[in-house]
Amino acid sequence: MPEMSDLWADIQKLFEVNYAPTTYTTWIKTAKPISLVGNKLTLELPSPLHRDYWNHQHLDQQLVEYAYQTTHEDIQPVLILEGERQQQATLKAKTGTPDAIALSEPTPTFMKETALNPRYTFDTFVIGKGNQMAHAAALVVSEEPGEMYNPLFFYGGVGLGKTHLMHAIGNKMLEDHPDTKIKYVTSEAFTNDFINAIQTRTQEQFRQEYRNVDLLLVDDIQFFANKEGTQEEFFHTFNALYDDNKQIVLTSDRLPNEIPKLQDRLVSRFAWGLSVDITPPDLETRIAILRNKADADQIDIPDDTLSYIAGQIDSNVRELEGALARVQAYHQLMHQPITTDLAAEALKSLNLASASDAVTIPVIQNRVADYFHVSLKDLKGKKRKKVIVMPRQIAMYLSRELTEASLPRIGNEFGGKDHTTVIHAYDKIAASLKIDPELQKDIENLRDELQR
Ligand SMILES: Nc1ncnc2c1ncn2[C@@H]1O[C@H](COP(=O)(O)OP(=O)(O)OP(=O)(O)O)[C@@H](O)[C@H]1O
Repeated sequence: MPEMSDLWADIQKLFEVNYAPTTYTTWIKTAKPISLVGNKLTLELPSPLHRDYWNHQHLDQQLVEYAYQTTHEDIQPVLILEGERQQQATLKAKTGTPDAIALSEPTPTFMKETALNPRYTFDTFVIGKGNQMAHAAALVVSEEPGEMYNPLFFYGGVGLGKTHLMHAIGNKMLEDHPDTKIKYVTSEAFTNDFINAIQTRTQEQFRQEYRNVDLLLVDDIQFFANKEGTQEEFFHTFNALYDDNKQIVLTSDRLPNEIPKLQDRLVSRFAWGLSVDITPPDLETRIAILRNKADADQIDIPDDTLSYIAGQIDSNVRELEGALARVQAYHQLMHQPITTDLAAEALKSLNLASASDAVTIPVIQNRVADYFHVSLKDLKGKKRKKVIVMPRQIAMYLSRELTEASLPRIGNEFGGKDHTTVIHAYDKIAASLKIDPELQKDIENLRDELQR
């Protein structure tokens, strides 16, 4: 196991080169490593907002990935807030079980406050072809919560504005009726709160907190996959709110019936309301989003440069915003006005493969299943027969080699497996590759097919 300070320095470096400078300075550099016990790296964050950001942007998963890149060890982050260190020590002393807290990672305290982002409003949301239905539904729900579409379910790829719209509903309701009670959580925060409630025997308080609201917003519910107990609890939360005509809004990166091991009764309840997908914005919408953002941040940037940036990033609004931040940072660093040439220079180092060219995990799964004549179901399933296990591990290996997906995400795409399974598969194939010419040939063929 490496020294904590070396490990953290290496991880930080990877964040620094891969994230926008403002993101790095605001959210990552401010984290303080506290301890490395076994494989648990405890980081102290300055505020609940920071922890929400870490959770929501999946920085914790990214950390697992970076730690693995540098150490080949499975390091797990535990995120705590400044005040919690004391509390953690007291609890450990009381229970005498040093792992009692670690179990509840990444949020060891009960009921974290999750505020709405005031920037995520309807006013700052640019409407385009890919999101107009979602926008319209969100507006209706904010005006008549609990009436028309309950629950309202947004699904679609990452960084396309699902969270933004969800917060916009909350912000609008608060603006119209300031005493509205709103709770926003990610599904992971819900899970953590629930686990903490069990550990600290405060289930009743947990229920009060979640059921005594006018609007419940739960983000990224695909992470309920495989979490039986949490799903059970959420089912009751859902029913209580629904029966009381309280509005529920959910988001996910896919449809409920595509979430691995999501109980049928939840899938059917989620279908009671309205499900709307959000698709990537077209060029005009991307330009409009950039113009809005540049104006809001008072960045002086010509139209043709905005069109250029919008032409480079065509899949994801978060990346689009990241590209603009990068151009601005470059402009400040170089002390030169923003032009298309400067933007091209700033974005040069980004890997700008467009989404349509990029190899995705489902594409890899399909190819590998075909190649080895196994069904996609078996490839993602649990059967332990060698004729299936080998292709499965190869598909995981290629997913890690050829996509940017984090280990937990890969695990999720393979029927909700743990990221340690992915690590194991990767190591296994990497080791066999050194000695097995047949495997080398298979991987080479598959790589060729996938990257053609
Ligand atoms: N139509 C839009 N107009 C203005 N800003 C947008 C729009 N769509 C997305 N954004 C911005 O893009 C960023 C990413 O959006 P958001 O976090 O809502 O994505 P998401 O779909 O929830 O992604 P994830 O699945 O990763 O949670 C946010 O800063 C958001 O404000």
